[in-house]
Amino acid sequence: MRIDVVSIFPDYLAALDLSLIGKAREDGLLDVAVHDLRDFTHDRHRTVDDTPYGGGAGMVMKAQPWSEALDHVVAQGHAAGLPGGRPHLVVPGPGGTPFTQALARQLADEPWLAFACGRYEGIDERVYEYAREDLGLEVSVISLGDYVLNGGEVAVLAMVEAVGRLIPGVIGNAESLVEESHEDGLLEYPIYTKPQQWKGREVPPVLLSGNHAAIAAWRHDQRLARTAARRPDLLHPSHGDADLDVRLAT
Ligand SMILES: Nc1nc2cc(Br)ccc2s1
Repeated sequence: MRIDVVSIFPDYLAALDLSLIGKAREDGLLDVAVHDLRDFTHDRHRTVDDTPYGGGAGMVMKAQPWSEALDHVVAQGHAAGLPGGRPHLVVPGPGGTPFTQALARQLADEPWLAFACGRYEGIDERVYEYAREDLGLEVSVISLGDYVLNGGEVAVLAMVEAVGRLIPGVIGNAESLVEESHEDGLLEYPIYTKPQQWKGREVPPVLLSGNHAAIAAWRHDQRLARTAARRPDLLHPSHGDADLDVRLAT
């Protein structure tokens, strides 16, 4: 998979050189290119924003630098051997489609993603139109949650990690992707490691029993209890029932 990221703070994305994603890049499983939006300005001050038409607080990111940055991303992608393809443009934003594990799995199946990191009050709306109508890109505004950040960079780091780890070969043991929180609609079960007793606290005996069926059953029960306690909405999509009896997980 190829991933392009456009930002006015490219150093923010340095974390993509580290750990799992960094190794996936070294292994050729991921090709990541980060672009500085200011490289596509043409004035002495490398201006990327201006005041909003119609008034209002804050500043708006100008269309021209974004259009040239997206043109460059598409051209570079083709030069890098993504023939004819076009990236799926993902714009993190508080008003977007909720980012879920299911959406991460969908994005992980795509050959090319481009992330646009907004700042200030956001990006001139005509950039989205240009991307769709002139560049023929699929454009998705995606939200990490109902809160406001100062920019899209933090959201992109989270999305790239969530998507990147699902690419075959990135996680050494694919088995560890199973029974993770949200992978199958339930939260993960409690986990323990040595020592068997720690500060007077014992590991649940069933985990020492060697009885794999009993261990699996206990773990499933724990996942159900945790999900009921912390995320009843995952069990009861119409959740809001105040007297729902919620058992506390361990
Ligand atoms: N939750 C989120 N807040 C923001 C703010 C800006 Br500015 C850009 C992207 C995002 S995603």
